[in-house]
Amino acid sequence: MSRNILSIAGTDPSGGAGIQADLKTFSALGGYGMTVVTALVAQTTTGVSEVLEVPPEFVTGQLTTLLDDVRVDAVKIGMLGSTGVVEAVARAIDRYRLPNVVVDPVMVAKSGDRLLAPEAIEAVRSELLPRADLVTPNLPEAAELLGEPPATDLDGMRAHADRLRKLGARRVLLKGGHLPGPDSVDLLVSDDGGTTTFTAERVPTENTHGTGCTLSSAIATLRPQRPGWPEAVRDAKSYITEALRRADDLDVGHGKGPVHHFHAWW
Ligand SMILES: Nc1ncnc2c1ncn2[C@@H]1O[C@H](COP(=O)(O)OP(=O)(O)O)[C@@H](O)[C@H]1O
Ligand SMILES: Cc1ncc(COP(=O)(O)O)c(N)n1
Repeated sequence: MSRNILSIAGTDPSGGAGIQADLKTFSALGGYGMTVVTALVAQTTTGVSEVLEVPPEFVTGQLTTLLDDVRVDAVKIGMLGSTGVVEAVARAIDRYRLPNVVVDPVMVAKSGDRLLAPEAIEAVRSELLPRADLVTPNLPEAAELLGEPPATDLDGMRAHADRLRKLGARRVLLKGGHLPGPDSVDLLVSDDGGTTTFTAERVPTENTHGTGCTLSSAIATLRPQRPGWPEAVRDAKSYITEALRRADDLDVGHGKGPVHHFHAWW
């Protein structure tokens, strides 16, 4: 039986981030990929030039058309753009009782361009976090959601992850990719409050476009294929690390290039 994985996110014509990265990840890890588009983004490795938001009613239209027909085994939620789209997605999670909901609270692209309206942060906090089985912020996103400065070490990361759980997320994976150091360390706080760290060597590459999209999509794809969330996160972390190691084999654009998706060995 297929593992049907849904991405609800924005686009990236250069194929490195957003819906395009999500689909590549789903396929690489044995999922059957499906998409609901929230925004058309004119972007590439050097930045974002334009965004065309999909009206919330049409996001709902895509979701109901799809979900009235197809069983979904896990969902990855990425760029949502506006409050109205956040609310439309929250309603669909409830109406269809969507399982294994992974929320990547995308706010800015690697180029610094905003992908979520500042006034929509409150809706992500109040409407989406309580519906997330796992939320995967990077350090600046966690800080924005909490209204605090970004964590600067592992103790600070633990405090932020705990506070995000108090806002309603069942589990939090706080990504430490933005901290300096020889390793790239992510911290998972599980639904029982237990913590697990996932450590990988820091890959010396500038080609990090789409790392967050890839990691959250890999977790969503692997969760139905693994006994629990920690196992899914562990193998997703291996996948993103290897995709980063292979990134310099690609020759895509003049800015921060994409990671290199590959058919995984599992
Ligand atoms: N240079 C790197 N080497 C190894 N892992 C990295 C590197 N940069 C990011 N990662 C990992 O990629 C994933 C995405 O992290 P991050 O870059 O923090 O998120 P985002 O793309 O949302 O900003 C995390 O697992 C992080 O630890
Ligand atoms: C449509 C879209 N969604 C998300 C990101 C962030 O990508 P990342 O943080 O993984 O580099 C992006 N650049 N574009």
